[in-house]
Amino acid sequence: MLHLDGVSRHFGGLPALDRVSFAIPPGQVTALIGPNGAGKSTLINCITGVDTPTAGTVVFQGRPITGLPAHRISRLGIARTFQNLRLFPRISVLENVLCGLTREGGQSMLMAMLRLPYLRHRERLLKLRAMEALDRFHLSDKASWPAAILAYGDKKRVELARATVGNPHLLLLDEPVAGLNGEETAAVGEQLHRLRAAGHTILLVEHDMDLVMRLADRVVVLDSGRCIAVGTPDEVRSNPLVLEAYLGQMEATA
Ligand SMILES: Nc1ncnc2c1ncn2[C@@H]1O[C@H](COP(=O)(O)OP(=O)(O)OP(=O)(O)O)[C@@H](O)[C@H]1O
Repeated sequence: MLHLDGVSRHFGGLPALDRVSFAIPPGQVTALIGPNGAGKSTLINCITGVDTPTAGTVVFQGRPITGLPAHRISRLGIARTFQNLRLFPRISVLENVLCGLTREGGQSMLMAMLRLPYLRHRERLLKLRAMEALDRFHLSDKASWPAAILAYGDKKRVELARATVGNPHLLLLDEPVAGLNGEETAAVGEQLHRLRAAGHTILLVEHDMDLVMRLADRVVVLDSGRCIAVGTPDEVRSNPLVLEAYLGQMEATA
């Protein structure tokens, strides 16, 4: 599905990513873990076109996408959530989710102004799909609320609804349960299990190890921008390099 080959990203000479290579197979959950500052968000940004690698290539479904702008990469069917929420605060929850369908709503300004009957029909269908996505995340009763007034946990779920509504080929989730309480984490975890069962291809960046170990088919570990391990959750859990990387972080913060 997605291949990274020698991807590097330097900031002012310092490597946030250092020749990272791994593949994301279709229909699986690949978790990307690592201590704070390991380069996980930078890697997601380099895949989605928010940032550009200094070196290396990103190939999606056989097509090089390195350096393409974010909107073109999104149109190819790669969707993401953001670690720091990126909802439009003043528009409704439903409209926020509709933004996840822009790749299918393509229409010229003139056609939109004419509001041809078939466009109205299409708009109704898109709204229906957005409502279904909200329903999956138990948010349909808040569809007309402005996004700004939602509780944090609800905002996280709106991001997930927006990222999944277009049935992307690849879904990148940047810390989907960060900041959620136990009950909310369990609810989102359950949703992610359902997405996995439905055959979605997911790259999951997450610090919640319980969630990662239960959900992931494979785990990729980054440390200081380098890929130090790839394997099943059990293999990674007992890998001395991984234990050392996390121990190093604990010592640094002690
Ligand atoms: N725009 C930037 N300019 C300079 N340095 C940056 C920039 N973005 C990231 N970095 C640095 O790159 C390194 C990797 O950061 P990144 O946010 O990708 O790590 P992370 O693994 O996602 O961390 P966390 O788990 O804390 O979110 C860090 O040292 C960070 O300070």
